[in-house]
Amino acid sequence: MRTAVLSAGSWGTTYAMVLADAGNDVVVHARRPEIADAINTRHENPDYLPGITLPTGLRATTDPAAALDGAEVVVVSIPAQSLRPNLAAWAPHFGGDTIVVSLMKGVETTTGSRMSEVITQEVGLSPERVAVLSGPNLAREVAARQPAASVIACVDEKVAQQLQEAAATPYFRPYTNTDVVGCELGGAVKNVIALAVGLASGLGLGDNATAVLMTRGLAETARLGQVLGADPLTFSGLAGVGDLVATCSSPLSRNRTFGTHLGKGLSVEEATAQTRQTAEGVETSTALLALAHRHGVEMPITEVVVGVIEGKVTAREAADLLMSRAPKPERYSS
Ligand SMILES: NC(=O)C1=CN([C@@H]2O[C@H](COP(=O)(O)OP(=O)(O)OC[C@H]3O[C@@H](n4cnc5c(N)ncnc54)[C@H](O)[C@@H]3O)[C@@H](O)[C@H]2O)C=CC1
Ligand SMILES: O=C(CO)COP(=O)(O)O
Repeated sequence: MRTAVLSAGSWGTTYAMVLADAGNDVVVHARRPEIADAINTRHENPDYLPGITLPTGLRATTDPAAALDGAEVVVVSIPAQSLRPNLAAWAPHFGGDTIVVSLMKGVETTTGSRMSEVITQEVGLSPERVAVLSGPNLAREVAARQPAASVIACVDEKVAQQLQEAAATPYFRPYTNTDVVGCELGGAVKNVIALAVGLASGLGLGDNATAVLMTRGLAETARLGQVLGADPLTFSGLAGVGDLVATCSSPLSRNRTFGTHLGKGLSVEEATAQTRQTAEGVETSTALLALAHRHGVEMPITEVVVGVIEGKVTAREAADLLMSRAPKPERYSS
């Protein structure tokens, strides 16, 4: 399939590589000419994936219209908060029958919209033409062509199957799902939980604390998901617990690393400078907390993460706040 990938960051370039390896005709949009040039001539993206050899057939351009020209599938992978303004500029170049796939794991802070919602609104597509890819997919490992699996979700199962076929390679195994809400929320909330795990590790806390944060993090993901219409079973799949485990356990995770910096006492600005790449959970935590408040859902881990990011509590105080909450049965809904 003729596919456009917007843009050439870590995950966009990696997924473009997967699609090219799977036999698609792929054009990547890079903002910087030197990145487009490196992809076209040296078959690498030295800024985001140093040392990875990209397929020779993978092409790049700095012109979004050229990338989108004739594209049957458009894959979008930019920071969540920049999606709406970018789509406003790109949408006129989308074809009428285009399928759009979101790789993004964030929620818009100004509206609480999921990425697929922003896409349907800005591109004027029906939800049947919008899919999301989510799962335990640390870009660096996928780029090294290490085995990984993921979930492609679309309310139209046939579209999900089409995209599944187009992305399958010996090292990348996509599953399908029709629960777009659950898959997107799983990806967005696990970034916030990974920040919390990072905070704990920065404080020097151990594996018990990590396990508590991951497990109770999944509980608060499921509580929010339930009120937003997700299938609770999605959270026990790759886009739920799968991604939570990968992100919270891996030093490759930008969100976990960002949290570790904060836990060690760095400011948000200092942690941002050190991380360089996108740590979606930082801004998405605020959006998720607002959604939780709007729907009367308790998300205590998300709440303390927002507190630390906003400088209202220290990492140590956040840990104390979580440990001093009122006793509860393990299973409860708010
Ligand atoms: N890196 C990973 O392992 C994975 C990342 N994701 C998700 O993919 C999305 C993109 O993340 P990455 O590619 O990792 O980030 P990145 O930081 O590596 O790349 C971001 C890309 O977006 C571009 N960009 C930055 N600001 C922009 C703006 N204002 N307008 C247009 N383009 C802009 C950058 O030039 C770069 O090409 C995020 O939502 C992330 O959660 C999902 C799965 C895996
Ligand atoms: O989403 C990811 C793995 O599935 C990547 O996580 P980070 O954005 O924290 O690196």
